[in-house]
Amino acid sequence: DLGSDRSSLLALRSAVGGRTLFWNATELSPCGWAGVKCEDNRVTMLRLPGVALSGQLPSGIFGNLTRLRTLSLRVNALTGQLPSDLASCVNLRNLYLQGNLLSGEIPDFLFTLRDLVRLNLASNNFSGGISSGFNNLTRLRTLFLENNQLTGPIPPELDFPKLEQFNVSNNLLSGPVPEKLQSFQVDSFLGNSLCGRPFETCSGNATLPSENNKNNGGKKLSGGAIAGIAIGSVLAFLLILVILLVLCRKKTSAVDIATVKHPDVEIPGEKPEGDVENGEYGNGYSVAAAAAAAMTGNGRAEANGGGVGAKKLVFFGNAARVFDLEDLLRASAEVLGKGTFGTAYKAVLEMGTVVAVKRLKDVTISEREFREKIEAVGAMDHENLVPLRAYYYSRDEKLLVHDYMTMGSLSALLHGNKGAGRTPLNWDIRSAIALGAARGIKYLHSQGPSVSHGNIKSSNILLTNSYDARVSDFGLAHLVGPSSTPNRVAGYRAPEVTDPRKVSQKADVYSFGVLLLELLTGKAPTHALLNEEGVDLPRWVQSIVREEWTSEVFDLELLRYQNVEEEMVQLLQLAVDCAAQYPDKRPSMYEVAKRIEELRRSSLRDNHNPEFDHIK
Ligand SMILES: Nc1ncnc2c1ncn2[C@@H]1O[C@H](COP(=O)(O)OP(=O)(O)OP(=O)(O)O)[C@@H](O)[C@H]1O
Repeated sequence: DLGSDRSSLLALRSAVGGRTLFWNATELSPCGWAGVKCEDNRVTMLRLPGVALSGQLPSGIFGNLTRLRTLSLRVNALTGQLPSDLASCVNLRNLYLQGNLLSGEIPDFLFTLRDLVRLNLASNNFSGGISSGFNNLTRLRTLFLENNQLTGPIPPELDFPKLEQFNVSNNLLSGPVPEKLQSFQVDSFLGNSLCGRPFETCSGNATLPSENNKNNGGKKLSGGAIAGIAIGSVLAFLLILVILLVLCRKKTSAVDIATVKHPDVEIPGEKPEGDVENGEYGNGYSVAAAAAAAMTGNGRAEANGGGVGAKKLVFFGNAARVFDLEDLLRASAEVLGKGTFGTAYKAVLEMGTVVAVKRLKDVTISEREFREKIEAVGAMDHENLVPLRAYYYSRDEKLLVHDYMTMGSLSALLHGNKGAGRTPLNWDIRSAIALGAARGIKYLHSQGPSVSHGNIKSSNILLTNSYDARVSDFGLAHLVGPSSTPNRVAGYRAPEVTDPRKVSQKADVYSFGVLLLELLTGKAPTHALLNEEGVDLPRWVQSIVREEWTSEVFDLELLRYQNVEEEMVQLLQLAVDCAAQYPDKRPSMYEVAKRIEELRRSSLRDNHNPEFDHIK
């Protein structure tokens, strides 16, 4: 019962310690203790990641915690073998023990826990072989055994019908990769002496496991071979990249010339849809060709149905009318990416102007409604919004023309190119981006209680040359049909939003909270590690903050900067407030922008920036 659950937890604490403030064990019921969750008055979840537990897990503890479904003791300093009474936790689904100093063989009793879905024993000192007993765990979706001392062959009969993620890299394994595991990428197996797909084929004796078991010399040789292969593949990859780049350049310039010389480039009439995404109009082709294909189709259609005026770009503002449809059609274009609402292109006009053109798909509303809504979008004017310059509407083609943002999106900046030579985003830039984005959204919300963005995420925060944030894609959620229900928005979407077109300002605030968490943790809301534990970014952060282990959540790049942790914690708190489960608990964007302004002001003041002396 709950009483024995409680005493087990207390016994665990006295056996392996942990940060002393960690559980407020004064409460009678353990269900409110940090890291503990109950259902039906029994402990079902125990999550104690990274809290400096150390020593050996004693037996006599888990025998009582029979309702446990999730046990996470990852990233601690636990030693020795796993206690055998863990076998009593027959309801266990998720077992995370990675990042400890556990040793001995992987115990057989684990294979009696048949409900296990996620098992992570990586980065410990487990030794011995991989047992074919793993086959009993038919529900496993993830199995991580990397960075241990496991030896011998992987049993050829291993087969997990539901396995999605698997890793045994950096062990002392040898022999062939079992057939049923060959579909996993090479990274899952690296740092062993394995052969067969995805590696080279096995030579005769490599299939003899007994010989390989003690074959240390062979291991070293293979290590060298693997290094060789790795270096070789990197070089080959670079070579291919260079060739591709050269080819791409040639291709783009060729298209350039073709379209410039023949502005009325003939487009085969059989392709009235001019679908860039599926046809041969691929990356590097001109947006003109793609759009023109659609428009020649249109032209005909409209000649039948009338409406000559429709073939015009409609501009917003007065000074903006610096190019026309012809110019746009002649521009060379490159695909920037495919989004929920269509494909975005960078188009370089003849006179050097660069614009971003978005071809909308799945526009199901009427022309009148479209024009009305897009006019409202075009009327938005704020320094933290990407301005909509013009649009084009015909039956088959809907184009939006925006200013091109040279530095790309925040998403690319945070998660792209993590390699050397990349300038890390410091706190000042990140908090300035947070503030800029907040002001942009605040402006949108100030246009009326029903005005919301509907699709806030890091790929929609674009940056100017000087890293000023501009919010893009506003208002589009109301233009498209239900078929473009964005899957990858999932990580940002507020829990109460079921129809992506029916969004609210409070839902925007939730998405913005997730965006702040992304800025602070450096983790994309769709991060694999998070998915592995089946939580979303807000819940992951909340669980760690609750456990008073806050600095574990921050992006390592940010921790390098001293003196700003206080502000980081304040922004984290704001992010958690924004991502509150219940819409009413979330602050307004007005309040959000104000709080970011304040915390930025205090950090600038603390760092004695003379520019801000007047604020004191
Ligand atoms: N005005 C712009 N300037 C520079 N790059 C842009 C511009 N608009 C879009 N992009 C880039 O093009 C890519 C595709 O953008 P798009 O808005 O079509 O899709 P998305 O933001 O990934 O998803 P969604 O359609 O759901 O917003 C983005 O990653 C973004 O970096």
